[in-house]
Amino acid sequence: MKKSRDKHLPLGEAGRGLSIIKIGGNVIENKQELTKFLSLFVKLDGNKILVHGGGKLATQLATRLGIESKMVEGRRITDAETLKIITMVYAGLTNKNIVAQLQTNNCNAIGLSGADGDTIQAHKRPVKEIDYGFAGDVDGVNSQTISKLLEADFIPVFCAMTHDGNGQLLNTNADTIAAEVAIHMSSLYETTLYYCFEKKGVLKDINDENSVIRQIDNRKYTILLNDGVIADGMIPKIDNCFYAVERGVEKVCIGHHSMLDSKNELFTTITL
Ligand SMILES: Nc1ncnc2c1ncn2[C@@H]1O[C@H](COP(=O)(O)OP(=O)(O)O)[C@@H](O)[C@H]1O
Ligand SMILES: CC(=O)N[C@@H](CCC(=O)OP(=O)(O)O)C(=O)O
Repeated sequence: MKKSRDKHLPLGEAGRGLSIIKIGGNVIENKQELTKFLSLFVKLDGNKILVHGGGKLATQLATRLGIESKMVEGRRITDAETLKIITMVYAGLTNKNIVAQLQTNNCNAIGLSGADGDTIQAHKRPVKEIDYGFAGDVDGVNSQTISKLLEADFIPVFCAMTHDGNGQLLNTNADTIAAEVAIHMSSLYETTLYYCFEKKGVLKDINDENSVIRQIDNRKYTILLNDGVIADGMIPKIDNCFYAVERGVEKVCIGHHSMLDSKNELFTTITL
C-alpha cells in the first residue's frame, strides 16, 4: 500500500485502494448494458471513480442538428458549435443520467466536469498541422479536491470535459481523462485503472471474441502494432494505458465490464 504524500490527509484513508473505471459510447448507449455495468460498479469495494465518454451520442445529435462531425485519429475536431453540443451531451444528458441511475442504487454519485471544483485543468491544444479547435490537453488534476470528495463518501463521475481557467470549456478524450486522473490519484492511493468496452479484451483475432491477449508489454505491443492486430481506437487506448503505467498507476486493464466481477479473469492487463 502506498503512503500518503500529503500531510493533510489521514493516513488510513489515503492508504486505501482506488478503482478508476472508464466506459465508452457502446456501453452508455445500450440501456441494458449500462444497467448491468452500473450494478457491477456499485458493488465494487473501496474508493471508486467513474469516467464516461459518449462520443457516439454527440455525433448523432450533431447530425440531427445538421452539423458534420470530423474526427482525426480518434479525436473530434471541436469548433464552437460542436463544443455546445458536446457540453449538452457529455456534461448534461449523459453525466446526469448516469448520476441519477447510480443514486437509485444507493450510490452517492456526484457528476463533474474538469471545471467543477477546478478538478482538471487543461489548455487548448495548439494548432500544428491540424486545428482541433476547442480540444483540451490536460495540465493538471486536483487530486486533493477529488480525495476530499472520496473521503466524504461521494463517488465522482467525470465527463469528457476540462477547462482552461479562463472560462473556456474544452473537449478532452475520456480515455485521456481516465489516465490523467489515475496518474494523479496514484500519489495518494493504490490505483487500478479499468478501460471497459464492448469486447472481452484486446483480441488477437478481432472476429474471435475469446482470443483475448491476457498481457501486453511494450515489446509485445510493438509486434502487435506491426502485425496490424491492434488498430483504430485501440491504438490511442493502449497508448493511454502505457502512459498511465509508466507514471505510477499500479494496474491497468482493458476488457468487458464483466471484468469488474472478481470471478471473471478473462481480460487484458497492460504492463511495462
Ligand atoms: N485487437 C483489437 N482488439 C479489440 N478491439 C480492437 C482491436 N483492434 C482494434 N479494435 C477496435 O478498438 C475499438 C475500441 O476503441 P474505441 O472505439 O475508441 O473504444 P471506446 O468504446 O472505449 O470509445 C473496438 O471497438 C475495436 O473495434
Ligand atoms: C477530443 C475528443 O475526441 N473527445 C471525445 C470525448 C468523448 C469520448 O471520449 O467518448 P468515447 O469514450 O465514447 O469515445 C469526443 O468528443 O468524441
